Amino acid sequence: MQEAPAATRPFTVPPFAQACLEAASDAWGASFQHPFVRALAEGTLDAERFRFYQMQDARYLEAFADACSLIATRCVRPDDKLWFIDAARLALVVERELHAGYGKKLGYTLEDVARIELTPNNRAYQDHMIATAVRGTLVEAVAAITPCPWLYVELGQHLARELGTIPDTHPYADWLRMYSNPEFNTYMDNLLERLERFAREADDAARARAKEAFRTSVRYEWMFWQQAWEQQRWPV
Ligand SMILES: Cc1ncc(CO)c(N)n1
Repeated sequence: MQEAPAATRPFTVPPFAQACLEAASDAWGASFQHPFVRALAEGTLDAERFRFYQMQDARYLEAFADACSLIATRCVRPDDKLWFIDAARLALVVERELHAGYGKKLGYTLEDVARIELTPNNRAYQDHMIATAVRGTLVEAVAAITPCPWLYVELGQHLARELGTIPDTHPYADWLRMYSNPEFNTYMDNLLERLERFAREADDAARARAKEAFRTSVRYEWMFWQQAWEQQRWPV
């Protein structure tokens, strides 16, 4: 399975994050190979699938922001609360920025996004993050939201390396540029430092559950590409 070698990561991966990644390595590598991701990078992805993805993703990011907000209430240190409040805010702001652009190009509005039905995979991923934020220990809650930014940042940087420069004519240039933006490296340092600290404060059982929650989210990340690729519908 293809995975960006650790040496090329421009942010620090502390031991617990490394253990999470190793526990999820097959599912992690699979996202890099998904036909949706390959077509997105090559610029051959059809607009209908991308539109489907973007609309589902806007709703996903609302749940990600909710999970971060819930995590903020569970942190003890004000600095940690602030960081997760900022992460929630960033998810909502980023969503609006990308959507202002792609909504205009692909012909959908924020009202359209609010009206779509969530796919089974999207709903399941959202419910996993929210349930873990509410019922899990703090390290578990953070582990469940970590693959979301981490996988996209690695994917963005990996694709940017592969493509060299991203030409303005690339249909998904904005998407590729956003996730390969080096500003995310600081974000990752901050997130993984917190994951590490919360892991150190937890017991073995909580750490094991956190690794499992991380792995589940990595699997759902692959399933998120898949639901967009097949334009998933409820079977009944
Ligand atoms: C499903 C999903 N995972 C991760 C990200 C990165 O923010 C995103 N936008 N959507």
